[in-house]
Amino acid sequence: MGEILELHDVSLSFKGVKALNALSFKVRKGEICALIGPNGAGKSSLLNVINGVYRAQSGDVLFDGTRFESIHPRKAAHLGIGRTFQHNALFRRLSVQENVLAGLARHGRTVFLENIFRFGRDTEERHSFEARARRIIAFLGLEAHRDTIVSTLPYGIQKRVDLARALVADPKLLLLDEPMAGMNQEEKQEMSRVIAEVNRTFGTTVVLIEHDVGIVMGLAHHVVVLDYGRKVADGAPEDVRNDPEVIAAYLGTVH
Ligand SMILES: Nc1ncnc2c1ncn2[C@@H]1O[C@H](COP(=O)(O)OP(=O)(O)OP(=O)(O)O)[C@@H](O)[C@H]1O
Repeated sequence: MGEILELHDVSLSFKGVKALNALSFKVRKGEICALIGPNGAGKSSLLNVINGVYRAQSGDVLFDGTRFESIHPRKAAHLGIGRTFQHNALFRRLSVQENVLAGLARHGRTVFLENIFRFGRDTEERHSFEARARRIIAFLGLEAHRDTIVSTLPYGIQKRVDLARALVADPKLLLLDEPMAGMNQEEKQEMSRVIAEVNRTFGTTVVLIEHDVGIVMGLAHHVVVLDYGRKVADGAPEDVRNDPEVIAAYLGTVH
């Protein structure tokens, strides 16, 4: 299997602060790749470059063999890059089903509100979207919450709804920004199991940011460690765990 994502010498600065410093690495099709590193290391900035929220000042990003310079997040979604955010990007006053349908809004012929409020012009499309939403809701064990308003759900379940919203469009590459942030150990284990199952069942390549090194070591096939926008390690979890530079930069520090 080849690479789905390649970054070559990618740099990004904010008013002199180098968020990413000549960063290069590759993600293979079908793997779970974890990005770890201290606060401010550049992890979120990197996801933002990959899905077009930020534009790198130099370097190349190749997705599925195609180089892109400046890509609009909507185009990235169309090409097959799905994304969740550190702070849920959910519609708090809408139901789980409506939020999951929102994940398809960028992919349809009818507009988002028409899909949500069921007065779409394109009935066939609406039915197919609803069927996809139902499948993903069932897959992620959210059936009991389908019609529940998102803001009333526990945080751990909301994070799973956010995952469903990103997954419903069947992305080739799924970017997860701290999908387990704020969870207790049991919730983290459960989310970790769900991500592994998504990866196994759909073959979705996953790039995720996670601070809990124990969770990362159990879940990821590939770990990239960042510090001050630079890559300090890149390899299999067991190799990265024993790398002296990683221990100094990250694992040895209390986070
Ligand atoms: N929009 C922005 N404007 C200015 N500076 C920014 C912006 N986004 C990120 N930065 C800076 O870029 C650097 C990298 O930040 P980034 O959020 O990517 O790190 P991170 O590894 O995701 O951190 P965290 O673990 O805290 O989320 C930091 O110094 C941050 O202050």
